[in-house]
Amino acid sequence: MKRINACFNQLKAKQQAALIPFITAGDPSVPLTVTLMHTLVDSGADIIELGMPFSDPMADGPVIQRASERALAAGTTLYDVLHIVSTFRQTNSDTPVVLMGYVNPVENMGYAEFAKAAHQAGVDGILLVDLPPEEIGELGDLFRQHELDPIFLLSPTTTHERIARISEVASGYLYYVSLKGVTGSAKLDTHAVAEKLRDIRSITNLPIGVGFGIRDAESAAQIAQISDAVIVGSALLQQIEQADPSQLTQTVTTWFGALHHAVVAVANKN
Ligand SMILES: O=P(O)(O)OC[C@@H](O)[C@@H](O)c1c[nH]c2ccccc12
Repeated sequence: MKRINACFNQLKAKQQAALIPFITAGDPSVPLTVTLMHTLVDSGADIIELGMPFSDPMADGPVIQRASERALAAGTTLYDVLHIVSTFRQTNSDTPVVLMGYVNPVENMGYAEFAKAAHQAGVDGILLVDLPPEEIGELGDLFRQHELDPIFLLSPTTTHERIARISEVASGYLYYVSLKGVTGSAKLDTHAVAEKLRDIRSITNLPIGVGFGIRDAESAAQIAQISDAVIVGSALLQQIEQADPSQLTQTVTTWFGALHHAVVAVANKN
């Protein structure tokens, strides 16, 4: 079974939401990204979203933009991103890894080469922010051929008709963007999210992850109660950015561990 499906099946048996950290590959460095991935798994990450740094990340707020800039300044390429995943896979064969990013660098590498190399490295899913499902075309076939789940974004304004169309081409999970705007926003409205998720669930059986605006144990617990996965990006990157380099692992373990604890506590109450 594909890793993402296996992961959601296991968590479903425990009635527990997946906890998904987003980090940017190459920030603060290629080797430290591998270390961070293992640290996150050890502190409770169920799936890892790994950002492919890009110079013009239009969906991203300042925190993720800065992470992308640091990674690019350090010279991180798409080949490095794939190398990070294959290095991670040397000692972790279970935790799903989803690459997140923009079409341009992927197009530069070539779709066929990218799909093949991603699969070989041990990637499980791909989310390309600026690739609408209508335009996936040839890339969709390549993803299927190489067992890569195409993940797509849904937003508060996505219509029923479009949710249905996206569900047909997506696999793994759907990513519900909790609010209009860029990553790292602070205005999370759990009631509005819950209502929209009910709506989405009436259309598809795919697991639904929620991201944008989850920044602490409290908001993680709220979203864990109503979704299949809790996605945390900017708040985590802020911890990484501000950590004393010699304390990086400890800082992430403590901070992310608290979120994990909150998500598990909610599951045990069910
Ligand atoms: O940063 P936040 O508010 O915690 O949201 C997660 C988000 O950062 C991550 O999933 C992500 C990073 N870049 C993206 C681009 C589009 C959609 C989502 C993302």
